[in-house]
Amino acid sequence: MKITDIRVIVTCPGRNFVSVKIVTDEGLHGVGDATLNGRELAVATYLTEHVVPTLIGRDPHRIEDIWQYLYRGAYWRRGPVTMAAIAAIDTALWDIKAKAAGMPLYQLLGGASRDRLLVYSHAQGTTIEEAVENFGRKHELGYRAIRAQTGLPGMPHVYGTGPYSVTNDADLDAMPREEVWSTSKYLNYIPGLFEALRRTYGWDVELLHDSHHRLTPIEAARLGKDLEPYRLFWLEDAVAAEHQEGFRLIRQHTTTPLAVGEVFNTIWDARLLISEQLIDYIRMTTVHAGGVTPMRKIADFAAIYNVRTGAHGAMDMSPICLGANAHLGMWAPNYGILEYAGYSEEMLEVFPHAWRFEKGDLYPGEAHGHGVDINEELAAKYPYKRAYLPVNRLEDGTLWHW
Ligand SMILES: O=NC(=O)[C@@H](O)[C@H](O)[C@H](O)CO
Ligand SMILES: [Co+2]
Repeated sequence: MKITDIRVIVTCPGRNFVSVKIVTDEGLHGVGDATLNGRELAVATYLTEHVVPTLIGRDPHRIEDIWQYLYRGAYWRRGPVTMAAIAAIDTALWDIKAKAAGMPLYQLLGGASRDRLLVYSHAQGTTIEEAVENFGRKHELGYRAIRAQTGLPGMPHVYGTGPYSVTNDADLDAMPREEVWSTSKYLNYIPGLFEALRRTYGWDVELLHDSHHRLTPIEAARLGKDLEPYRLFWLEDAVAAEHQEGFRLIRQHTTTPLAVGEVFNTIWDARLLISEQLIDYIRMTTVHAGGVTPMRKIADFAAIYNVRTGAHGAMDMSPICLGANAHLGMWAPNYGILEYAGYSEEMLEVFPHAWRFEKGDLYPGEAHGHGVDINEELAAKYPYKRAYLPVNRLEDGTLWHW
C-alpha cells in the first residue's frame, strides 16, 4: 500500500480544528487531529511545508518507522507544535491499518478490557449556587463523574466559568481575553463548592476539579487537605508541572488524588511524576502526546506504577482525537476516565463519528478504524478564524498561569 496524498484541513465550526487526511492507493484513507488551541496554523504549516513532502509514496503500514522518522528525523525534538503534527499523521496511519485489518482500532491494540468507558463532563457557574444547579443538569443527563468549577466573589469569570458555550474556552476573540485571579480568594472559597455538592447530590457521583496550573506546591497541598472530606476523584493541574519534583511536597500532605498532563507532549514531561507515583492519573491525550503510538507506551509505563489514564478531551481536541482516545481507553488495562466535554451539532456534522454516549459511559462503536471521519465539503464552509486562549493576571497585574 502507498500514501498517495495527505491533506491538511483547517476548519472552524464554532472553534478552530486542524485535521490530517491520508489517502492511499488502495482506496483507504485515515484521519488524524492536529489541533493546538490558539496556535493552530503553526501546526498546519509544519505539516504542509515540512512533513507531507517526506511521506508521499511511503507504505502507511510502517507506523512505527514513520513515527521515528518524524520524531528523530526532525532533529529538533518534542514541543507542542512538532508533537501535534506527528500525532495527526500517526493517528491517521493507525486508522488506515485498522480499516485494512477490518476491525475497530481497539481490537488492533489488544481488544477490549471493559464493556464501556466512564467519562466526565463539565459543570460550572459564576457562583457556587449556579455551579451546583448546573451540576444537577449534567447529573440528570446521566453523567456519573462531573468536573465542577466556580467563579470567585468579585471574579465571576475565572477559568472554566466564563460565558463559554460548548465551542471554545477562548471563544472566538480577536485578542486573548485578560482574566483576573486571586489564589487566596480561591483557596478560601472553593471548599464551599464541594461541601455544597456533597450536601446536595450525596456520595454516589464522582467530583473532579481543575486548578489549571495556578497554585504553588504548598498551596496545592493545602487545597488537597481541605478537599479530603469531599473525596474528590481527582484534583487536576494543581501546579504547573515543569518542576515534576514539586509534586513530592503535595504528595506528603494530602490523599486527594492528583491528575496532570494535558499540556505534556512527551513521556519525558511525566517520567518522574509517574515513576515516583506523584500523580494518580496521567492526562496526556492523543493529539498532544504524538499520537496513538506514544499513547500506548505511556499507558504501559504508567501501569507499572499504578497510575491510570485520564485523557484530556475538552472541546478543543477534535472529535478525531476523542475517538482515538476512546479506542485507547477500551484497550488500556489501566484506564481511569476520559474527559468528554461534548461538541456542538455543527462540529459533529463536520466530524461524523461512531461513538455513542449513554448513562455516563462512552462506547467507541464497532466501525473499522477509530470511527471518526471528516466531511471535507462541510469543513470547507467554515474558514479559519484566529482565536486565542485567555491570559490571566493577578489582581496587581502580575501575568499568571491561565
Ligand atoms: O481539563 N480541561 C481543560 O483544562 C481544558 O478546558 C483546557 O483549558 C483547554 O482544553 C485548553 O485549550
Ligand atoms: Co485541565
